[in-house]
This record gives sequence, C-alpha cells and structure tokens, in this order.
Amino acid sequence: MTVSDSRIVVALDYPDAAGALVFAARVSPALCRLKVGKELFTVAGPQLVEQLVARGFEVFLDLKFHDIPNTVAQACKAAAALGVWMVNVHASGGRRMMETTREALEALPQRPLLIAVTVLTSMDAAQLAEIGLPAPEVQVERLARLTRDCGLDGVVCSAQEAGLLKAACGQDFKLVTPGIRPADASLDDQSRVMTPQAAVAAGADYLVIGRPITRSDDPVATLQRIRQSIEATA
Ligand SMILES: O=C(O)c1cc(=O)[nH]c(=O)n1[C@@H]1O[C@H](COP(=O)(O)O)[C@@H](O)[C@H]1O
Repeated sequence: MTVSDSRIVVALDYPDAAGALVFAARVSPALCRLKVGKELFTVAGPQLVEQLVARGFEVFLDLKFHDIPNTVAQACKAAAALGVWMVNVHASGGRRMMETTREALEALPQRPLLIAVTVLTSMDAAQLAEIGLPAPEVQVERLARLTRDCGLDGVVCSAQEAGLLKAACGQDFKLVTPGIRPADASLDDQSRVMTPQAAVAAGADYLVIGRPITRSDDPVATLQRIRQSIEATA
C-alpha cells in the first residue's frame, strides 16, 4: 500500500525521540516518508518506529544489516513485524545473505521493500582504494547486479550512479539515493553528492535527505522548497 507520492525520505537523525516526534508532528505522510537510522533506533527503539507507523508514515528502517544469513534474515523479519515500508542490508554481505533474507520476507503475508546498500555515499575513490576496492561506479554496479540477481527490490547508491544502474538493472529496480545536497548546502561527511533536481533527472526513485532539511532554520519550509524544486523535473 502506498500512502505517499513523495520521493523524499527525510532522515530523522535526531539524538532522541522527542526531536523526531516534533518533526513528524509538523509534516504529513503525504508530504514525505521518514527514515529511522542507527542513531535514533539505538536511543528510541522499536517503540518509536511503531509510533511513526501508527501515525500513517511509510518508514524506512535503515539499520544496514551486515551479518551471517540467518541473523540478517531474522533481523529483517523482526523489522517487518514493526510494519515498516522499507528495510536495508549491505550487499557486501553476499548472495547467500541476500537470498536467505528475501526468502524469509517473501514468506510473510505482507513484506517491506528489501534494499541493499552498495557503496556508502561518504566513500570516494581514494577511501575505496585504501580498503582494496575499485572505483565507486565499478563497485556499485557490481553489487547492484548481484542484488538484482538475488531478487531484491533495489539498492542504495549515490544519484551519481543512477543513470548507470537504470541501464544495467532495469527501470523497475528501485534506486534509493542519499548524499543529496541542494546547491547551497554544506557537504558534511558526504562525498558522492547530487542536487535534488539532478538526482531525479538521473533516475533516482527516492531521495534520502537529512541534515539539509532537519538542521535548517525551518525544516518544513525547506522540505516544501525541495519538493517544489523536483516537481518540475519529475
Ligand atoms: O542507507 C542509507 O540511508 C545511507 C546510505 C549511504 O550510502 N549514505 C547515507 O548517507 N545513508 C543515510 O542517509 C542519511 C543521509 O543524511 P544527510 O547526509 O544528513 O542528508 C543518513 O541517515 C545516512 O545514514
């Protein structure tokens, strides 16, 4: 079931539940989807996720699971029980991990979208070389093809790789793109970035945006502005 037509997924990287709930109270499920990541989940737990779902939001539970197949599959089943819209794992966990997890979710009456992280958007070519990996686009394409072969719904990648991946993996393979930065925004710790408009034009299905919205003077006005800026492109 889809309750939002928004491509924007706001990363609720707040230090506590209160901050996240204040933001959620100021927006509607029609305006954006919400992402709960490691910081917020560690402090506020499943209860907060259930609260956001109960308020009608489509929630991306971003815990980037990376472990042995059984552990990841069971963790994703537990996430599905919270009623979330999307969960993610690391593609570098490999074929068996991804296939086991997909099969576990497919056995459920209702399942979230299952997405795999390719190469973190904070990583650039130099950082990848340091850990023995090839250039970002090479590694991203390799992991995206593996993810598609394992039957997952899509990948997390930079919008810089969106064109390449739509061509390699097909139009229906979902591309979830963090590292989104409006032209005047600070890059923070992100390396492979794109503006919201360029990301949509390149083929990104969902834009994950955190600090440029949540740390702006008026988060809701910033979200509205970004929505309007991509409507013309979409
Ligand atoms: O899986 C993710 O959501 C993710 C993957 C990735 O490669 N890069 C990335 O930044 N993220 C998440 O996307 C969000 C980006 O936040 P901002 O950099 O503040 O816009 C953070 O919550 C990250 O944890």
